[in-house]
Amino acid sequence: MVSDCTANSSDGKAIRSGQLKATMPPEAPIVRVASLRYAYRRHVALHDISFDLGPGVTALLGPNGSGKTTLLKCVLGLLPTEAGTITRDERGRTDGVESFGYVPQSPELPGFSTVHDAVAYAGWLYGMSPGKLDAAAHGILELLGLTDLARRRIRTLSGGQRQRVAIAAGMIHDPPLLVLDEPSAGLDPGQRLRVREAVARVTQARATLLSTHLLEDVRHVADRILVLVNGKVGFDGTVDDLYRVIGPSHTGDLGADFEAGYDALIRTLGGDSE
Ligand SMILES: Nc1ncnc2c1ncn2[C@@H]1O[C@H](COP(=O)(O)OP(=O)(O)OP(=O)(O)O)[C@@H](O)[C@H]1O
Repeated sequence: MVSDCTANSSDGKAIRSGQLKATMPPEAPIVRVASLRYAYRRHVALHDISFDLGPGVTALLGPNGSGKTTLLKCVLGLLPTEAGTITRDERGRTDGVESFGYVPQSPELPGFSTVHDAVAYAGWLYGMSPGKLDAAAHGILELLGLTDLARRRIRTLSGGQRQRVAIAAGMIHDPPLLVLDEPSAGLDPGQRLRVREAVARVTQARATLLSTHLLEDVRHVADRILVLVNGKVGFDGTVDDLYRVIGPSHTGDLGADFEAGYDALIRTLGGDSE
């Protein structure tokens, strides 16, 4: 299925060019969110949110307070759906193993444990059978280029190494849905690059929802961008779609253009760019 790239201004009118096409969502979504609404008592945090997630990286962007964390929690089933539905395709999972992996912004890994054991333990928490943990831990550490760290204690790792271990722990059970909440926050540029490479390496066949404030990460790893503003989806399209929305102001500096385009988009949508 091919869908229109959409951007809605604060008064609900489409603001994007008429011919834009995004390649997402694919035919068989791994997650389908339909007419989702969520309120904290009388404060409505999410209004009528609908989108499909298929394989690839979807970046979730938006100003502070726009509803990103609330949406992640709803998708993971950590908050109840108040109105609307969230359907997760379990992709054949009947063995009690969780169909999602979650890497929180500040993952808590046991400092005394080795990297291998911490990742294997996460697999056990996700419901994997004990007999599979060792091989799965070796496999995911190898995939993420972390084999050399396998015997190191977590407490001896740098922030970037720890974050990559957290990604390994979040997906040792090979979930069809991976949710990453600001995985590069607080890291230096070199560490961010390694984390970005890790994200790019593991996301081919699964739906990855990446909440981030770092436009650099979005530009490099995202297949699709969802922008939340005031609890509503304001933009849904590809990175290229966003460049096309920028239009004639395109200067040729992709990084600067992307930031400028995003800021302009947020202002048009009625939010405060950060
Ligand atoms: N437990 C809560 N009780 C009441 N209101 C809440 C609660 N958690 C969040 N909110 C409100 O819901 C709205 C969405 O918050 P949310 O944390 O989802 O935004 P966010 O986009 O993740 O923000 P940030 O980028 O700052 O992390 C905000 O107005 C926030 O103040």
